[in-house]
Amino acid sequence: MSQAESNSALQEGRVLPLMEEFYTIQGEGFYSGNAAYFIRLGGCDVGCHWCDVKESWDPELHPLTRVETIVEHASKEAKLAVITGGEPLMYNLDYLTARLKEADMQTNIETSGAYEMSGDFDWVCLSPKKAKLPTASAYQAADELKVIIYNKHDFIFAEEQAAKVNKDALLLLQTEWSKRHEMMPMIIEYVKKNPKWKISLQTHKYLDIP
Ligand SMILES: C[S@@+](CC[C@H](N)C(=O)[O-])C[C@H]1O[C@@H](n2cnc3c(N)ncnc32)[C@H](O)[C@@H]1O
Ligand SMILES: Nc1nc2[nH]cc(C(=O)O)c2c(=O)[nH]1
Ligand code: SF4
Ligand SMILES: [Mg+2]
Repeated sequence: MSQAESNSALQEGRVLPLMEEFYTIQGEGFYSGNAAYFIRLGGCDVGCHWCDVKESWDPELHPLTRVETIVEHASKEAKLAVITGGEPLMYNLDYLTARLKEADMQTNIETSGAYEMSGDFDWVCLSPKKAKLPTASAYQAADELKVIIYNKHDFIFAEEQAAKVNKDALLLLQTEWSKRHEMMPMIIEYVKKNPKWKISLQTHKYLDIP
């Protein structure tokens, strides 16, 4: 492919920078415990200092991969695909989700919502970040709002984000992993006082699986 051809293929979402793909158990959120094929796209400019996948940030490091190849791998193994990153909404995801649906797969996404929604998703996990707040389309599309708690101020941020998301979204608090021993007791007390929130754990890290 020439440079021009691969630029237009990327713009149309027919190729995407693929960092990794793996079949595992969804560790987080409402779908926690479900077998899922993870498709991790490279590239993110949000810059969370505690991000647990900083290797994903530079899109140049991740090979442009044909969507047909990604979908073939996913649909051989699983019924549920989770698109994550990096920040997957940096890319046009319409083509990817259309091909996943043709292959009869459920489409879930993990996103900060920092870019406009694209793609046809059955489940949207919105995890907003202060550095680059979600777009209106992301607040509207969210099925679950999953706020990461790194310090006490994040409870205030969580309530601000809950006020912006659509009224049907599930409200989840998830401790930042390195601060879990300090923040988990506060999250437990917070949820007991504010039961509209639920706890989301990164169960895959406790299970020591990908
Ligand atoms: C690596 S991100 C990729 C998707 C997207 N960029 C986002 O942030 O939602 C996947 C999920 O992991 C969460 N996450 C990342 N680093 C974390 C950490 N150190 N502790 C807890 N959750 C973390 C994010 O908030 C997000 O919900
Ligand atoms: N098992 C497992 N569950 C996850 N849920 C969200 C993840 C992500 O990095 O987006 C993730 C992940 O990396 N592994
Ligand atoms: S938005 Fe997601 S991928 Fe990007 S830095 Fe933050 S946690 Fe990491
Ligand atoms: Mg992860």
